[in-house]
Amino acid sequence: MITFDEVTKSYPSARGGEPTIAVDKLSLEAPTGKITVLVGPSGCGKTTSLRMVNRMTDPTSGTIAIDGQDIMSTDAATLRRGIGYVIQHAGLFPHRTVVDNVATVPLLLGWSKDKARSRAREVLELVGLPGAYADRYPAQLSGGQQQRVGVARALAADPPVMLMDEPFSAVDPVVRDQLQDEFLRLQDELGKTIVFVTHDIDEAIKMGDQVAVLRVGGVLAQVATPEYLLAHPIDDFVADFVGRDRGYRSLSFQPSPQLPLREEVVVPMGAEPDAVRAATNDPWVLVVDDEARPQGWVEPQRIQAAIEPSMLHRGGTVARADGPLRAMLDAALSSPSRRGVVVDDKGRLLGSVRAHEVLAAIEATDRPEADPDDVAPTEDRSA
Ligand SMILES: Nc1ncnc2c1ncn2[C@@H]1O[C@H](COP(=O)(O)OP(=O)(O)OP(=O)(O)O)[C@@H](O)[C@H]1O
Repeated sequence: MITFDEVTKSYPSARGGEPTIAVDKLSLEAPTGKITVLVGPSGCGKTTSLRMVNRMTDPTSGTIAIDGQDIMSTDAATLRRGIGYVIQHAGLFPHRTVVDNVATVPLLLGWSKDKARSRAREVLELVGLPGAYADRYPAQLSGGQQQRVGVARALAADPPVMLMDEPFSAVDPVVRDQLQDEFLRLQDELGKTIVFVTHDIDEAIKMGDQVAVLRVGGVLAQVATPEYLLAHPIDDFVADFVGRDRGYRSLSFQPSPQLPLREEVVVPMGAEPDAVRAATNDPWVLVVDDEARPQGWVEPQRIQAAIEPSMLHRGGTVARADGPLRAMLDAALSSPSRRGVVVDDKGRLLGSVRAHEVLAAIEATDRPEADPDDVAPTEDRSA
């Protein structure tokens, strides 16, 4: 666990004016094996808070401890070797190969070159960069690949603690999404204690086991689980920051328990028009393959020949029965029949839902204070 206790950082003014308070009496616990995200507008002290953990900068007052030990009791270089650090644009050494970049900390720790390089190849594999990339130079990689190398370098010596400063911000949204997913999968296995800085609330909500929202002036506004933050922003600043669409965002966390599914009339691929029209009076009918997996919709009154893939209206996402309510709502709203298709974990049809049914389920579950299963806040603090 990383503990910030009343940590303040102020920078003296260059011209003898008021000092800048970058971080103001920050008290926060980053639990072991979890991701704690620091989020907030530009200049709110996120990076400064992070850099105090590995002593890139020292607090003006207050203490930071890792597993109860004050970080000031360890010399800065030793402390840093035990903490993985990932920054935006990866910060790789341009004149070293990928494998040597990743081997940096193991070498500093005194490992032999062979052992350090073989470990480096192992972690590169772990972050999805197989052998062929190891001997390239950073400039020969895409932005997303460079970020993977950055993550691999931070993981190389297997530190229990990782600090990540906007690690995925410099890549396009699709690659970012992919890197986030892969990192979360990796973290499931590795269980590092992570402090993660971002200015992007969506990233914070996706990545964080807990999210700390900071306001300019370096004051902690609220720290809570993402679910709790979305449901109960402590004040207008946090509410504005997490966004007006927070109700919709919060659906990502709500599983769809016992949502009654309607039976959906289906026709097989290859069905003849008469058979399709005999099956239903509905303007839309769902077509399935021979394993009952939904393929798309057709309009019975319009088809002139046996159903083939080119006739299918494929609009509409399908939702997994064990997925979140947000996916159910998306499925209902995006379906041409307005019936959202719900499938099992093998993609086989279970039934359908309508948007109003999903909304009723939301109404029933979107009452965190009344719901005994609600995740309690980790902590609330007002400024
Ligand atoms: N070395 C420094 N000297 C003087 N002021 C500094 C220094 N480093 C940071 N600051 C100031 O401290 C405040 C917090 O900066 P910090 O970089 O921690 O914010 P941030 O939330 O990470 O911002 P961003 O999202 O823009 O990176 C800012 O007002 C910044 O100008």
